[in-house]
Amino acid sequence: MHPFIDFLNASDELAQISEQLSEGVLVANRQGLVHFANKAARRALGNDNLLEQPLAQLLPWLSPYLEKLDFDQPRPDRSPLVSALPVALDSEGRHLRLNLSYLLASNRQPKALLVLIKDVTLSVRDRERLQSQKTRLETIIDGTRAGTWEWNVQTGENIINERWAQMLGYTKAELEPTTEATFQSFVHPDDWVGTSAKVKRHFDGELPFYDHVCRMRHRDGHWIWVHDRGRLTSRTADGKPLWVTGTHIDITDSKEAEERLSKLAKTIPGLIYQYALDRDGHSWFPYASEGIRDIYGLSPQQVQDDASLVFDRVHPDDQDALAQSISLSANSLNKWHCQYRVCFDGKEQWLEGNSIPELLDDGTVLWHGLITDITERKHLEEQLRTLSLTDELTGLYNRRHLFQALEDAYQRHQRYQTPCSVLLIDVDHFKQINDNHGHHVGDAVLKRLADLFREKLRVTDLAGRLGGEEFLVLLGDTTLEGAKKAAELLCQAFAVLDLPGDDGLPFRATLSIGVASLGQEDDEVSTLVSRADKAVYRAKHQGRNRVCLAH
Ligand SMILES: Nc1nc2c(ncn2[C@@H]2O[C@H](COP(=O)(O)OP(=O)(O)OP(=O)(O)O)[C@@H](O)[C@H]2O)c(=O)[nH]1
Repeated sequence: MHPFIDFLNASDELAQISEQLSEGVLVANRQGLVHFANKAARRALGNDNLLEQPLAQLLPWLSPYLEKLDFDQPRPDRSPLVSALPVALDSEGRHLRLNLSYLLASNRQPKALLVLIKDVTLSVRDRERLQSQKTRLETIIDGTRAGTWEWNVQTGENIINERWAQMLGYTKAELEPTTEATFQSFVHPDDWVGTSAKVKRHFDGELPFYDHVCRMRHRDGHWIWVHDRGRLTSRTADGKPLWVTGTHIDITDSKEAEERLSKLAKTIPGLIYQYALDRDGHSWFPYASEGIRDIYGLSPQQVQDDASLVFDRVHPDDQDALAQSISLSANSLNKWHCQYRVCFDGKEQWLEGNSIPELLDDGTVLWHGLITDITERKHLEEQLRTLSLTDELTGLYNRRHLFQALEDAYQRHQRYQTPCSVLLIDVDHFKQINDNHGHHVGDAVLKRLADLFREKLRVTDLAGRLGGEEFLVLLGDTTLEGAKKAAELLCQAFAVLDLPGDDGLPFRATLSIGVASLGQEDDEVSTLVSRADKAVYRAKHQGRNRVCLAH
């Protein structure tokens, strides 16, 4: 007869059932010798021959309990002697949970020992894995310096980590028990409204999570900037929000840096920007400082997704050059530099741009740069240029520019034999005019003569003042004959002008003009001028108010 059946006085079926159990079953007699072992027990202990083996040897962890056994005391129940023993590690690295109890006879007298063996390796490993995941997550959270919180929307309970408290200058213990009210008490009242609104939109399903920046009061009294992010993780059975988990990250440093940068961008005259151009030719300004309002008359938002409005404002004559300079910089990745005009609100402005391109992974080119208004500088440059070319009193070209123009004409003549003539014009008795009417009237006469040139000469003719009361007119593409006619026209027209005298009475003056044409005898410009000068001298000599041709 099977020893187990002998012991239990039970049926053969019971033994068969026990063979099917996944839990190991061992039965031992008062001496601790095994009398029954089911299949699961034999497998758990890795031994097919357990019968008559001492329990203490098979399961040494039970020894302390086996030593204290007392079979003579009746027991009130079948409760185990040892339940859920500390998990034991066998040679294969498996974990077994042992449960030792008496088997009682009907008079409640212990008559044998029952050991239940459960292989808990899998659950132990699961626990270890969870623990290591938890440690890893904690390390990550610690690394991000994130304060974490779990909020029970229904009860208001709020579970925080140590960093959350530290961020505000406290320890976790100092703030516990924490609730939703604890959080609210730290948030700046002006920011609380925004935070609540975002949370509500998330709960209503409008936002996949909520994300907000708010100020929170530090223990020292100052405000820190916090990036608050959270997500609903569970709802009650009737669909109400239950648990929300999230993080609080102190972004005070980056917020302050951002504010410093934005202040800087506001104070720097001009537009600080990032301009992006993708492979398809679409362009936009990911960042534009407030200066864009002065530079292009647009807001940063208007160009955030599309830069076309900017290009619409570029002066039509400068659009091609601007587009070319951008594409050159995009292709070469060299610094972009350009001066161009923009027109808006009825005004025209000169701009100068400088920026450095950067090629992004997706092929987009991103420039970082500055555009400034150089209208004033351009006007000054223009004025300077004009000043360096003109005579201050009459506004005509000055001697330097005249000789430069003569030199150019001389070169053209040498090359293409283009005819070219000059008139050398001298006001007669000018000293007398000064003496009789005063220097200021003399000046007025010179200005009036300059006006006469503007009225009577062709636009292609170039009139200038050589100095004093001496003028030179360069007549491009004009023969000696043509030049003579022009000289006579001027001579006659000036002679009939009523010039305002100092005493209020008009007076008249005349001109002596020498005319010379570039010819083979002129091996340089000065020869031509010198010939014209001689002709003037002859005109003076012949009685003034006349035109003489050079030999
Ligand atoms: N008002 C005025 N006078 C000037 C200016 N530059 C030179 N003059 C004067 O022009 C006069 C030129 O006199 P002259 O060279 O003797 O010649 P002129 O009196 O015109 O006599 P002719 O040339 O022989 O007809 C001098 O008195 C100069 O001082 C000027 O910018 N303004």
